[in-house]
Amino acid sequence: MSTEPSAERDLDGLGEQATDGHTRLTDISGGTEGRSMASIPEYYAGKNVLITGATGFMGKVLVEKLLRACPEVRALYLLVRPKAGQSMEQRVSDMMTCKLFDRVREVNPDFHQKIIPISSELTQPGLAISPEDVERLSACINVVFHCAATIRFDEPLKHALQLNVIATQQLLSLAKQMQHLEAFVHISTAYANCNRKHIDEVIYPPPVEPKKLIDSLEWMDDSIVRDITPRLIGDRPNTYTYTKALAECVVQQEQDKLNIAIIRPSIVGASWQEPVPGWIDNFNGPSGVFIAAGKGILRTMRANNDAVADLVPVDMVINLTLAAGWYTAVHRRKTEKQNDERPKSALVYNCTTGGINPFHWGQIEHHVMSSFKRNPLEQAFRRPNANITSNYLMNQYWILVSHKFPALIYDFVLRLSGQKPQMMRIFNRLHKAIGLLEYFSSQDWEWNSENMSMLMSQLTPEDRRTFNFDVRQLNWPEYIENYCIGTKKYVLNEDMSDIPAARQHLRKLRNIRYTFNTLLVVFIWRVFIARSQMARNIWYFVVSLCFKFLSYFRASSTITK
Ligand SMILES: CCCCCCCCCCCCCCCC(=O)SCCNC(=O)CCNC(=O)[C@H](O)C(C)(C)COP(=O)(O)OP(=O)(O)OC[C@H]1O[C@@H](n2cnc3c(N)ncnc32)[C@H](O)[C@@H]1OP(=O)(O)O
Ligand SMILES: NC(=O)C1=CN([C@@H]2O[C@H](COP(=O)(O)OP(=O)(O)OC[C@H]3O[C@@H](n4cnc5c(N)ncnc54)[C@H](OP(=O)(O)O)[C@@H]3O)[C@@H](O)[C@H]2O)C=CC1
Repeated sequence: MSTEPSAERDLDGLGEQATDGHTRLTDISGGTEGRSMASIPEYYAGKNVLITGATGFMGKVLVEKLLRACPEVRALYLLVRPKAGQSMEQRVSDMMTCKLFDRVREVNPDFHQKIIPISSELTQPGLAISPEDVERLSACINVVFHCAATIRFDEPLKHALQLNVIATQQLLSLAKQMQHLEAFVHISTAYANCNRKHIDEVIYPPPVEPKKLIDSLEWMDDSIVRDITPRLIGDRPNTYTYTKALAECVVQQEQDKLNIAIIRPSIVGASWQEPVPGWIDNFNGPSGVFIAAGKGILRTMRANNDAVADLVPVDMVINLTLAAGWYTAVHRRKTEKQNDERPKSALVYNCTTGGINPFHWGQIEHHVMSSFKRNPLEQAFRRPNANITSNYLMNQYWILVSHKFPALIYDFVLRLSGQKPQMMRIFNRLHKAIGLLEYFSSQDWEWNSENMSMLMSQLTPEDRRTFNFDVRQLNWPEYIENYCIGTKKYVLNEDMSDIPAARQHLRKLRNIRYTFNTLLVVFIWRVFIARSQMARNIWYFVVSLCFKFLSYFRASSTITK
């Protein structure tokens, strides 16, 4: 298996083998090729597209953009499972009524006719797709986008393997039966190789041969698997990144039979522009942290102020994904016409921002805080004031003072008023969540993203506008502001017209804090200082020192005027 950077990855003869062994999607035919190919909407016109994970965060944005920007697409087949007592048809129809689809509904009110749900549970043999559906898909699908995965960091290894690796393998088998398949696009993560500091657009050797692991875990019971998981995942932080690396390997094993692109986004955040700025629908990754900070619950977190926060907006990731699907398919057709017999290879796109338009966690903290002060969330627990620190002890100190102590007081008040205590429980869950994220916010990585830049150079000017993934255009402060507003509007379903009331609530919290601090000082005075002569002397000494310092400061500032 050729997995090292030096592996022959010659882009069917059209790419360039770089001196570092890294294949780049070079400016084929002097950069004019893009203009001779069909545009992206032209390519998708009349195509049948299969999408997994369409009910997820990225899948929904993909479905929406495809319907809106490529209105001539023939049909979207969505592999969906029934869930929480809802049939898959019900889930898909609920999904289409959500706000995300407002724009496409305006331009094409009948867009739902293009959506065909297919019942599928990806963890089951044969993906639990009926034989009739297998036949139907094999006969008509032209492009596959594989987005489904478990993205939980604490997923038991067996389940993560089942969904992220075995299901991918099964989907590839299905893809091989598809008679008209032109492109298979697999969504991976930029952190699949987070055990490396510099990550090229190549598939690295897997930590273990996937088949061997699948065979060995099959007979082990869950408790044994749990015990050996830390040894297996080694220098990766969780089962998610580990299984995503294995998934890349199983995808690579089919690269000579299928036309494959692998997209590796870093931390996918709210939308930049489309369909609306700031669209987000979940608590994953930074969104949950932003909300917890905006609600005044999160006051401290371990993160490196100077580390690059490699966030990438979801609409940019989806634009790149659609462009990669187009390029993979059109490019293959050309090489087939040329009767090129050389082996194909999967093309990897690191979809990241840090190398091109870096922004740091310290800056994120600043902009998130100021945004939530301008546009506060409703019913905040305390005034938003979160600080990040890379110092472990400092963080522990603030957890005690700013998280646990207020939670205890709050729960005590709830108990007194006959209600169930809840704050400590919320903090315990928050600590678990941020504990799992700290690995990603405490260090930075360097991703090579040349394939992304070069893909952009292949687009027509019109496609470059419609499928914009030029991360240089991101204005971070504006993006973060929209992101925070998006969490308020779309995740918490809060109304923007309630902002004055939310501000009033923050003022009330500030007054409570002032009152509490005053009472605390009086209490300390009465209990500790007023009772001892020595404590009183120290107190007067400190107060007079402060007074002298203030007088000196005032005098010196008058002189300098
Ligand atoms: C101002 C400061 C700036 C600095 C800011 C630094 C940000 C630094 C981000 C790095 C980000 C790296 C991202 C890697 C990039 C990929 O590769 S993408 C894959 C990303 N995957 C994830 O983010 C999944 C992480 N989440 C999980 O694994 C699970 O949700 C957890 C955290 C283990 C919790 O599991 P659980 O206890 O079973 O519960 P679950 O039902 O999932 O959620 C429980 C509660 O926690 C909340 N929650 C879930 N996730 C979070 C979260 N991230 N935060 C807070 N609450 C959360 C839920 O809303 C829920 O609350 P309720 O609705 O019950 O009130
Ligand atoms: N979000 C991020 O920050 C990043 C995500 N990625 C990758 O992007 C892809 C999409 O992520 P995202 O949209 O955020 O994830 P979500 O968790 O939002 O969506 C996951 C999707 O997978 C589906 N799915 C999960 N289990 C099954 C199953 N057993 N059978 C059928 N479908 C299933 C879910 O369906 P259901 O609704 O039924 O649960 C859902 O549609 C993933 O491959 C992820 O690794 C990469 C980098 C960052």
